[in-house]
Amino acid sequence: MLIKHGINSGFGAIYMLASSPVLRRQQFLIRSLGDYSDQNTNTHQKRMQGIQFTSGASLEADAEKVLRAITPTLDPNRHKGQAGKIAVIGGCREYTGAPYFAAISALKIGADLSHVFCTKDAASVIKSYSPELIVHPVLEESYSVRDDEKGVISGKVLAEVDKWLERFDCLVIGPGLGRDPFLLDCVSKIIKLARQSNVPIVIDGDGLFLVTNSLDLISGYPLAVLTPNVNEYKRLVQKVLSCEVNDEEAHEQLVSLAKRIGGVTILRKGKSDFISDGETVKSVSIYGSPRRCGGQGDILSGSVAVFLSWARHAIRDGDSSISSKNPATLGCIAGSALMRKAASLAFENKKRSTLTTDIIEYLGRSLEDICPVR
Ligand SMILES: NC(=O)C1=CN([C@@H]2O[C@H](COP(=O)(O)OP(=O)(O)OC[C@H]3O[C@@H](n4cnc5c(N)ncnc54)[C@H](OP(=O)(O)O)[C@@H]3O)[C@@H](O)[C@H]2O)[C@@H](O)CC1
Ligand SMILES: Nc1ncnc2c1ncn2[C@@H]1O[C@H](COP(=O)(O)OP(=O)(O)OP(=O)(O)O)[C@@H](O)[C@H]1O
Ligand SMILES: [Mg+2]
Repeated sequence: MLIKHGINSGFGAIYMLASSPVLRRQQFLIRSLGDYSDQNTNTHQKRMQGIQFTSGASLEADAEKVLRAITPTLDPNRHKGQAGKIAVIGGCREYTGAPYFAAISALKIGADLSHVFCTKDAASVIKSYSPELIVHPVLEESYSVRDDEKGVISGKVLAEVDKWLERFDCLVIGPGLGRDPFLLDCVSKIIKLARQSNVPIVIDGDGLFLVTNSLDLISGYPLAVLTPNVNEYKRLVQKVLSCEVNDEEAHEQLVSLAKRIGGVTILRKGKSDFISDGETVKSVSIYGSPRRCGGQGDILSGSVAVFLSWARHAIRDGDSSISSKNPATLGCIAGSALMRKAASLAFENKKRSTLTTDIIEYLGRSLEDICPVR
C-alpha cells in the first residue's frame, strides 16, 4: 500500500515532497522492492519467489519460512561434522562468558562441533564451563610476549589456527576478544587466512572494533557478516559514512553502509533487527525479551554462524523454497528470529531474573517449535 500510495501521489505532490524524508523513504522502498513488483507480473516467477519478498511491501522477513527452508533434517546417514563445525575466536583475561555463549549456542542449535580459540588464561575457565567445547589456548596478549618474540609467536598462532581452518564451516570473530593490539594483529591475519580459504566469518564485539579500524580486512568479502549493537553500529557509521546515525533514514543508511563495505551483510541489532547486504533490507521484529542482560548478542553471533552454514548447504543443494542466493542474509534472519523467540520463552519463565544461560536453554525448543524433528 505504501508503495502504491507513493507512486499514485501525482507529480505535483511528489515534486512538493521531493526533499521530504517520507518520500525519500518511499522511493527507497520502491527501489528495494523493485524485484518484487517485476515478479508480480509473472505468475510463475511469483510462485517461485520463495523467501525473499513474501511479506509484500513489508520489510519484515518471513523468518519461520527461512528457518524451515535451511534447517537440515536429522538423517541417520550423515556423519559427525556434516551439521556444522563452528569456531569462535575470542576469550581473554577479562571475558570468558562471551565466547562460551557463542560456542555453546552453536551446539544447542544443532552444530556438531564447536571450537574456541582463546588466550591461555581464558582456556581452562571456558573448558570448565562445558566439556562439549573444544578449546585451543593459542592466542597471546602483549603482556605475555616480549617485543623480540612477537614475530615468532604470531607465526605460531597463525599456524595453530591454519591447521584447522579449512575444516570450519564458519568462524565467529570477536566475542570477548578484548582489545590488546598484539592479539588483534594476530586476529587480522586469521581473518586474511579465512578469506583466502573462503570460510564465512561473523564479526561481533571486539572483532567489530578491529574491522571498523581496518575495513580492508572485510571489504568486498560477501561471506562476512557484521553484527553491531547500538554502540558498534554508531562507530561503523561514523567511520565508513563519515556522519552520524540517522534514524529517520535508517534503512537507506544501513543499505549504504553495507554497500560501501563492498556487499558484506550487516545485522543491526536493536528493538527490531535490520539486515542488509547492500541490495535489500529486511527486518526481524518477533517479540523478544525486555531483559537486556549481557551476552544475548553472543548467542546471536553463534546462531548466525550455524544458520549461515546451513543456508550455504541448502543453496548448494538447490532447495527450491529458497529464492535468495545470499546465505549470509538468510543466516542473519534465522539467527535473529531464533534468538528472539528463545529470549521470549525464557522471559515468560524467569521474568526479571532471566539470564543469558536461561535463553540458551530455550534455543532447542524454539527451533523445535518451528521445525519439528521428523
Ligand atoms: N559475560 C561476558 O563475558 C560478556 C562479554 N562481552 C564482551 O565485552 C566486550 C565489550 O562489548 P560491549 O558490548 O560491552 O561493548 P560496547 O557495545 O562498546 O558497550 C560498552 C558500554 O556501552 C554502553 N552501552 C551499551 N549498549 C548501549 C545502548 N544501547 N545505548 C547506550 N549505551 C550503551 C554501556 O555502558 P554504560 O554507558 O551503560 O555505562 C556498555 O557497557 C566484547 O568483547 C563483548 O563480546 C559482552 O558480549 C557481554 C557478555
Ligand atoms: N530493545 C530490544 N528489544 C528486544 N530485543 C532486543 C532489543 N535490543 C536488542 N535486542 C535483541 O537482543 C539481541 C542482542 O542484542 P544487543 O544489542 O543486546 O547485543 P550486544 O550488546 O552485542 O549483546 P552482548 O551483551 O552479548 O554484547 C539481538 O538479537 C537483538 O535482537
Ligand atoms: Mg556484543
